[in-house]
Amino acid sequence: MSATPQPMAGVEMGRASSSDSILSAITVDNSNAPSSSSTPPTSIGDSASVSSTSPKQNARTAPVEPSAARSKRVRTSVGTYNVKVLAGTAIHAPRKFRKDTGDIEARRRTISGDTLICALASGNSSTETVEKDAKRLVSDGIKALDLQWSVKGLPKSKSQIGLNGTPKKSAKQSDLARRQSTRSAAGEKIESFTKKLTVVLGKRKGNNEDTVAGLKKAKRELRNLADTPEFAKIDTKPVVHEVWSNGKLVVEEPRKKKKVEAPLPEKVKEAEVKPIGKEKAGGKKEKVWLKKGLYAGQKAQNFDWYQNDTASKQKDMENIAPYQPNGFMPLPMWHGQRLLEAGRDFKLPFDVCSPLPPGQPKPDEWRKTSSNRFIGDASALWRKSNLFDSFSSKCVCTPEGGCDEDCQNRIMLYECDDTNCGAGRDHCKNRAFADLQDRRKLGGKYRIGVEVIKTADRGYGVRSNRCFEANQIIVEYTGEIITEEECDRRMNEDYKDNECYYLMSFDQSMIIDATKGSIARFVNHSCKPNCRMVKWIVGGKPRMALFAGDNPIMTGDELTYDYNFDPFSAKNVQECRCGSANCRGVLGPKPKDVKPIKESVKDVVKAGKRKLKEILGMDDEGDRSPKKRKMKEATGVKRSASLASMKMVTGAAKTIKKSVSSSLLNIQRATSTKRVIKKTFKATASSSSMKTYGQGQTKLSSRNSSLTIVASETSPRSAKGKTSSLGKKSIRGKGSRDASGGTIRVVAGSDEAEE
Ligand SMILES: C[S@@+](CC[C@H](N)C(=O)[O-])C[C@H]1O[C@@H](n2cnc3c(N)ncnc32)[C@H](O)[C@@H]1O
Repeated sequence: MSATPQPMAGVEMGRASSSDSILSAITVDNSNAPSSSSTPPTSIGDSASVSSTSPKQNARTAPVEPSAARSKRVRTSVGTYNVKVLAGTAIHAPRKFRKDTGDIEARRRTISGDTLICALASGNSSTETVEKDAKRLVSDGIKALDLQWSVKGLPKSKSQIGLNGTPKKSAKQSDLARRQSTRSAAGEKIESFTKKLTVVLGKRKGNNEDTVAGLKKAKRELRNLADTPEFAKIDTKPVVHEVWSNGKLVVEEPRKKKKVEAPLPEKVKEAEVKPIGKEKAGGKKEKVWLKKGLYAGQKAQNFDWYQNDTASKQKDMENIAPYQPNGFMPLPMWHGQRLLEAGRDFKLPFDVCSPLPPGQPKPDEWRKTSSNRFIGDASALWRKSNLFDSFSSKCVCTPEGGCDEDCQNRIMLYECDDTNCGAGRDHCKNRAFADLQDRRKLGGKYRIGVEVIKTADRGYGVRSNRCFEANQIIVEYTGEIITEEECDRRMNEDYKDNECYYLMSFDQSMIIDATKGSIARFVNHSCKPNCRMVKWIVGGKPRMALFAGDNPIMTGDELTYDYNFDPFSAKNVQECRCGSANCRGVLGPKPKDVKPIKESVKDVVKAGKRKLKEILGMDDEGDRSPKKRKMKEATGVKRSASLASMKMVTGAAKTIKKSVSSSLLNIQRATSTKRVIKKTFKATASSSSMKTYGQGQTKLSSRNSSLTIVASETSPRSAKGKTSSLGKKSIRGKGSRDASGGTIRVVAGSDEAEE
């Protein structure tokens, strides 16, 4: 028989300190049938009332002799939940159920809500019974309220304490203990039941462990209650704030709870927290989106154009915003960002300007000059020129007209200036050389517009790196202006070892030597040229420049003009590699232009017959070599040009000069006839020819460019590789070198009519 620590009837709190095991340690006194130890009272007073003493109870709890039969009646039933007690209606139950019939005092206490202490204090019932009931009820209350109390800790009754302060041992204590021990089997069943209940309730996790622990021991009704907000002490009613304002009671709107924002992704946090912008003076951080808002929400870190950026800049860009790509229709704004961030200098489209990249093969360095320089007697010779002295053109153009194609200066290939222009600087359009000078002053390869290129089979050449309008001046052919004598000297002395000569007949029996000159010396010949080499009188001095042809020139086009040279001998003819469809095959005269010239001057040129045959590639036997050429008679302007060319070749300069002179006079006298004059003049002016540079050559009357073969030199490109049959001694002297297999070098030349 186990000893019970408290000799109280029906209740023993073996492990009251542990809330989890309160019920498991309870043994129920089933002698009190109507009540149950597990019935939760609403209060201690109510419990007292429910379990108030009654005659039956008193009789039952009165000390009686224990009988063997009764002691063997072990109640196995478990105390059930008393709904009536829970609802507080137990006192209205029929008397037979209340067991307190006639107990007015108990009823009064119940109604008045008397306390257990009062009941204990009253002496209406036996002390033992009262104490026993009180203990039991208190224990029930503790259990129901799930308090961490122990019945042992409660103050003991007077009867128990005794007047002398020593615990008063009940007479029936040993008997009760024995009876309780006999009921231990029922207690164990209860314990197992509560354990099951604990297991079931244990599955319901709650925030409050104590609550859960308490619920484990609660019964179903109580567990249902536990689900209610009231049990959880959750106030669902909004808190109404009433305040007095100006003497009125004002009900404030219930304050809204602050929204708990969802945790942001790490990248967003970084982007917002990390200050990208500079900190302002006041300590405030600059808003990120002020700077970066344009690209907010877009991926920025995977673009190639950030690869070359610094690491800090890349990181800065990554922090713009988290990656939220719009895969369906990505925004086109990244192009703008690329321009902003990666950036590049403004570039014109290719067909506007396209200079060659650096690293191009360059010709040997040469001394460049941007303007002509008279050498030796050349200047004096020029001043002696009749044309220079006698002719001073002055156009009669108006500002409205602006020196267009009808300007007499233009027709005469005189450039307007402040002394000879009627239209004025602002309106004059006949100042090509002045425009070119302005362009050069501004500088830049786009404005200059030409650059040297290495051709496949023609040496160096010149190409444009910008566009040019039709007839627009491109580049001036400049060099040293020398006399024929000086040219001979240079050929024999200075350039005797050179392979290439840049000599061009220029004016007044003078020659431009572009060995020291401009880039124009590299311009190659073409049978279908896109440019012209034209001599103009600018400020009273002859100047030569390359002009665009009748069609505009596009960027990247190689610039060419027709040398139209007169080799005077087939031996000097050089193979042409211009590649045009109408290529004549040789750097020689235009075959179709030669025939009419031959016819027109046959009686004038007697000594030149043999040379003409050579030009045509015919030997004395009448064979044509090296190429069979078809001669066609030229008509119209071409015929005039051919005539002029032939005249240049044959030395019939005087006739041409007369023609030009008369034209000039006509222009000066009457502008009404300038159309006809222009036609005539243009025919002569646009003509060009090639001639052998020699002592006995005829001086030409027009200012048009011609190419003069001045030397043969060793070159793998030589078509003939033979000595030129130049009339001049110095050139003949070079013949010995030419014999070694040189090539014919061509020098552009221009002749002024002068006998
Ligand atoms: C005034 S230079 C021109 C620049 C030259 N290409 C150079 O590299 O210095 C004239 C020479 O260029 C070559 N040339 C020019 N045009 C040519 C063409 N269409 N075919 C063959 N050779 C040409 C000839 O050798 C000619 O004697």
